[in-house]
Amino acid sequence: MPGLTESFVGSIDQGTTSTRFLIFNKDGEPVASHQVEFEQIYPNPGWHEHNPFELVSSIETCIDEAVKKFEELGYVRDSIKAIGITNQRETTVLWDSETGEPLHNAIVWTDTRSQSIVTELKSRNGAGSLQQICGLPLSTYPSSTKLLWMIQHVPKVKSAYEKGRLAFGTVDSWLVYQLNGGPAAKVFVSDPTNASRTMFMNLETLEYDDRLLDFFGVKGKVHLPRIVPSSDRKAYGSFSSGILQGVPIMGCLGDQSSALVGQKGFYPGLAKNTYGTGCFLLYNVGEKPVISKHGLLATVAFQFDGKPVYALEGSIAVGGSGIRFLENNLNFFKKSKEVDELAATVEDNGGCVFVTAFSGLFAPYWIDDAKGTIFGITQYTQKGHIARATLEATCYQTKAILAAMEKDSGHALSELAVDGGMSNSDLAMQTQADLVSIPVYRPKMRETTALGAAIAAGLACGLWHNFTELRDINRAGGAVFEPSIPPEKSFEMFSLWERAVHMSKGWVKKESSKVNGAKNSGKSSVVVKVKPVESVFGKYSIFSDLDEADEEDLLLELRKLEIHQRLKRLRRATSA
Ligand SMILES: Nc1ncnc2c1ncn2[C@@H]1O[C@H](COP(=O)(O)OP(=O)(O)O)[C@@H](O)[C@H]1O
Ligand SMILES: O=P(O)(O)OC[C@H](O)CO
Repeated sequence: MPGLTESFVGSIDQGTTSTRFLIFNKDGEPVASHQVEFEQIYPNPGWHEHNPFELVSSIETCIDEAVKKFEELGYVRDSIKAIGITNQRETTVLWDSETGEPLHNAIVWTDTRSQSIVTELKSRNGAGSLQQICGLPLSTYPSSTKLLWMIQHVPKVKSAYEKGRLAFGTVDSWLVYQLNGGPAAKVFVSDPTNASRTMFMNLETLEYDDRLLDFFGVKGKVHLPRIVPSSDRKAYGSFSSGILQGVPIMGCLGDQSSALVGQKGFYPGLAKNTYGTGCFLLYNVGEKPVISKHGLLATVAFQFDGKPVYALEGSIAVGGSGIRFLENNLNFFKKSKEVDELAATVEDNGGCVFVTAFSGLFAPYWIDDAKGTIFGITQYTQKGHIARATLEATCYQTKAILAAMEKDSGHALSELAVDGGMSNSDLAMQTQADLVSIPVYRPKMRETTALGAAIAAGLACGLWHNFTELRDINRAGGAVFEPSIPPEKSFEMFSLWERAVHMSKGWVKKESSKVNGAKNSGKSSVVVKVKPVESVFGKYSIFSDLDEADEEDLLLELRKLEIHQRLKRLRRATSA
């Protein structure tokens, strides 16, 4: 019979594809858990949404089921002292500040619909200095451009914005607001690790910065959550209903920061790489943010006792979602874990390189006009080669990120700690070790993201008191993958990858549209000045202010017209 005096903390892990709830004991072991997947909504190519209420109901289901299992083991509900929340970052939820009604589906971090807004913003004065303040470059990835897209395109959002009733939140804010009872309690907060993904927060002060809000045109016009520490006894309120009614929420961390905490990356020089839907390498840089010169992001790792700790981050948009693509879209296998078996049917990638740029390429490349491309396909290519190339894609990007991190920090990692769904693939982890030429360490208990939020809550409620006490948690029984190919071979493979990245550029035609324009109408705003001129081709309009892709289109049209004119002249000459 379990001891009745034992205390526990619960952890909600609201990820991109699934939600989990785990109950941890003081040794950091999960004693009960439950996980559910929820609907992924893809309304158009490049768009990705979640239903905000389904995110909340998935949590309620997980809590009910996990607590049931916990009680069946003989534990009592009251021994769960506090809850931590960790969540997919950047995903943006908008709701009515008075009623709590969501005004649109959540736009997920992978969504690229704000591309034309990004293009326009990049040409504005001040665009170049944003990263220095908030740590992120302008792209479709952070929340800011998703917010602008909804203000421009969703009438309900526009109306709430005009009436001063538009509440903006990342997933943590939405969940905390809802779990506290919504408009009745109005607990409207976010932690710095989540707020640092919006482009609205100043990395040094951990407050919203007027220069950033002004740049995006939202200063004073949108309700933003109050930024509070990641570990706090009061700020996050408590459950207003359900079987955990009254239990306080005391921890909150964006999932990648949470995984760093769960891997106990508390000190400068420690890092982790999480292979979930995407893949994210975070490197602890200590108490001062480091603004990358090599394509990485600066972000907050955690803020527990006043002083924040920062990280350099390498974000890869497609990690496990590449495996899901083989599973769901190409029907290569029924379950992700079968990818190793398929990949093992062949000896190597058979010359295939898969640039999995489904949402463009993130760090360290930041190529937004690439799309997923498989190079090197021949009659020889089998499914196994594509499976290997998919696993390798994330590993190559990790290698590129490590190189960038080394340049930014001046230090090389001696070992890479990993976690996340795709880290279950032995083949992927061996490939990773081979490509980065350092050992890859995979802990036995891989729910490190959930463990991080549990630690944030546990430090606040007194289950743990300091980092030293956490040292031995989840240390025994991990696996180490040692590099098994010579560095020259890894260099050769990587060179081919870099060539493929280069060749994948420019597939997407550039769009341009005014940020304040009514519709995302593709090229409508490209034609700015029209100068009719006489040319060898006849009387045509030349459009200035065109980008490269438009110029190519125009030249093609002009060539066609030239051929047409020549043909006409030829016909006239032969009939004369
Ligand atoms: N054994 C496996 N081999 C390869 N990929 C896997 C394996 N198990 C899970 N995955 C992939 O990991 C991802 C889920 O990981 P998870 O950490 O739960 O992500 P998230 O938190 O983003 O929802 C999925 O994309 C899935 O395809
Ligand atoms: O769902 P994951 O684990 O891929 O994490 C999503 C990230 O937080 C996006 O930045």
